[in-house]
Amino acid sequence: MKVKKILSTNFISLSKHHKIKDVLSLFLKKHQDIACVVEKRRLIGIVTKYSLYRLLLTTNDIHHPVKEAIIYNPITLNQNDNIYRSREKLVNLKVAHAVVVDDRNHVVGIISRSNIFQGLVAETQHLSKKLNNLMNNLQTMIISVDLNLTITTLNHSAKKIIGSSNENSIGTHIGHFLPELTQHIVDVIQTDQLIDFENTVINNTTYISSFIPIKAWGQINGVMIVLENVSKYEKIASELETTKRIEKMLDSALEAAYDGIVITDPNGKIMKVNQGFLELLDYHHENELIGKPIETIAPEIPSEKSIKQRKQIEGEYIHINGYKSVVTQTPIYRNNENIGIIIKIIFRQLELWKDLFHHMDRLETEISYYRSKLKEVSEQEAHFNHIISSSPLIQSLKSNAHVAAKGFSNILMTGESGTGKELFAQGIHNASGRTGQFVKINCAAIPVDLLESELFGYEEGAFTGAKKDGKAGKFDLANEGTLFLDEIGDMPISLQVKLLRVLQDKKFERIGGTNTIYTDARIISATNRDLLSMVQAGTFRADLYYRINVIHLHLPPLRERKEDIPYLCDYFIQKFNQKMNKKIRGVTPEALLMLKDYHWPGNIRELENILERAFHFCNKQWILPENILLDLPKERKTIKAESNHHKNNLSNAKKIMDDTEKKLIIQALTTANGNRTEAAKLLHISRSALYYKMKKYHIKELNDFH
Ligand SMILES: Nc1ncnc2c1ncn2[C@@H]1O[C@H](COP(=O)(O)OP(=O)(O)OP(=O)(O)O)[C@@H](O)[C@H]1O
Repeated sequence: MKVKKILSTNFISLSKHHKIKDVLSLFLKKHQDIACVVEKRRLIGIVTKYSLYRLLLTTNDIHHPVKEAIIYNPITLNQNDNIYRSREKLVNLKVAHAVVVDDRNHVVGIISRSNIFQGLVAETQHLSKKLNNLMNNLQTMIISVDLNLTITTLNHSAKKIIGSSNENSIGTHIGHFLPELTQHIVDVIQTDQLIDFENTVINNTTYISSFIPIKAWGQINGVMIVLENVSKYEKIASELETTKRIEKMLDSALEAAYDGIVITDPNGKIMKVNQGFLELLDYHHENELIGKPIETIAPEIPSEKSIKQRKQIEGEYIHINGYKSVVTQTPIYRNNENIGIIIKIIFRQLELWKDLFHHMDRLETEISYYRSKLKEVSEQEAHFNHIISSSPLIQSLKSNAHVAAKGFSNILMTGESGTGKELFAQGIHNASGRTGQFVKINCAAIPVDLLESELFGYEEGAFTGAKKDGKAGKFDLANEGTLFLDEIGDMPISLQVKLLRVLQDKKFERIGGTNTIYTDARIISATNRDLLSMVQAGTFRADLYYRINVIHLHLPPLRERKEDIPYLCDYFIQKFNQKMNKKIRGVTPEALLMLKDYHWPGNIRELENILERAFHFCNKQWILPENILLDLPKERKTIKAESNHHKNNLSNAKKIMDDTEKKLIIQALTTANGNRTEAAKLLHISRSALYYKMKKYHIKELNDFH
């Protein structure tokens, strides 16, 4: 506090010509003991009551000027002096008053010791308030106790920790609120020494505590306890620790990167670099680069684009410090705000990468080749998967048919009746992608007279009995589709000529018509006859034969692919189950043996028929041999009887084999002490096979082997 704050401006100002009488009356009027003598507003001295009385005693004249009572060079204070120093000055000089002047020595007031005292009291109160405020706003908890451990003061934070208001806590023993502190306080009182603790736990919270002796006149009269909650610092410390760990990880990751990496701030100033980047630019330490603009360090990198336009720049091929490099620049964003740019530079063994990419390109080409092949196969599957077979021959026929389907050439299918020629023809049509219909005509089933009109159609009134509006022929109907000429070997020679013309010219006229009709029908012919012999015998036209036989697919008879029989049986059984709403599971092994033993003159059609018949007779879950009625010729029936005899023998053999197998299983289980995995290993069979066989032979393992 400064003197000007506490001075009294109610002072008496005189000139040296004033009379004793006037000054005395001024002293009385203003209740002052001192008057300032000024000249041109400057202080030249003072007149006190005592100096005035002394002059009066000597002069005895109240009209005498005060001049001789003036005390020159009085004690003065500057208005800007501090009150503490002013107090000291007055005390040291043993004066009760001082004149206060400004910097020009003009009098601005009078100050007395009591003024200073009041100022000091006000200052102390002010400081005390400030101190209280400070204490109460501190997060740190401060409690002071007297020597009886009674609380004398505490700040707001401390109130929170003890959970009590001022009124309740002051005057209460601290042990009532914080018993964990009492011993430490007693220790301080006894030792008169400050004690610090790093970890004081109060209500599960960790504090740093200090116990400070409070002294007055050199004697301890209390203890101040300072408690600092460090939980939040611990949290910050652990976050700091995590951040440091992440930073270390990032550093290691950057170092581990084989390429050069630079991270800049949004303005392109380098914040981080890795070893690779230092090596690329012949630097030794990242400190040489941190804070510097990337464009000055590596001007070859077109960083402008990424810095100014915030654009991701991928894989630019440039030379940096003589190295061929591929540079990628990626702006980094956090909360939509650009916080920097990562620049990645691939420069090591770029040639190796080139080879690798080349290799990958080649692999990709290969993959797309295989993919297209796979597509072909699956398409093929889709169009021909209704043709059931496990025979490799049929599989290769399917893939040939699939290839042929995509072309335009005429196809001849040969094979015995019922081998699936029509099935293949339909598959070829489906796979061909032709938009027209699949139209079938059986040349053997239609009377010769009608065949021509069936094939080519007729116009109104073409012949007696013709329909009124005429009729479209199969060639018409099959336009842009497929015409399946079944049993082509049975086509009369007269019609063969006409057919040949259509195949050559792709045009024809209806019977009784004059209009030429163009047709784009794909011809698939089929026969179970030997067309070549017929050509030689002159019953089939050679030119037609070669015209229809551009692609030849021959279907082998079922007896040459008996491995298909089980699959065909399953397929037909499924089909008939659905059709007849039955739940037949299959044919027994004996019945299958019988089917495999048969020579199948009617091929798959015959198998289908026989199974259909068996379905009617079968009232169990499995089709038995007795449900199957094969069309056996006499001599074959004899063979069959013999084979039945063999079969009886075989079934005896089977019983012997079953018994032996059962015994072996029991033996293995006994050896393995009932452990099935072990027993299966001993028998060299799978665990599931063992379970199956145990069930089959009714072996109750639980009782027998545990
Ligand atoms: N591989 C097969 N998978 C499933 N069913 C087949 C198979 N082969 C033939 N079939 C069936 O056998 C029957 C006869 O087949 P398809 O009519 O195709 O024979 P085909 O050789 O044209 O006979 P045909 O010369 O007597 O006209 C049809 O019901 C057919 O569905």
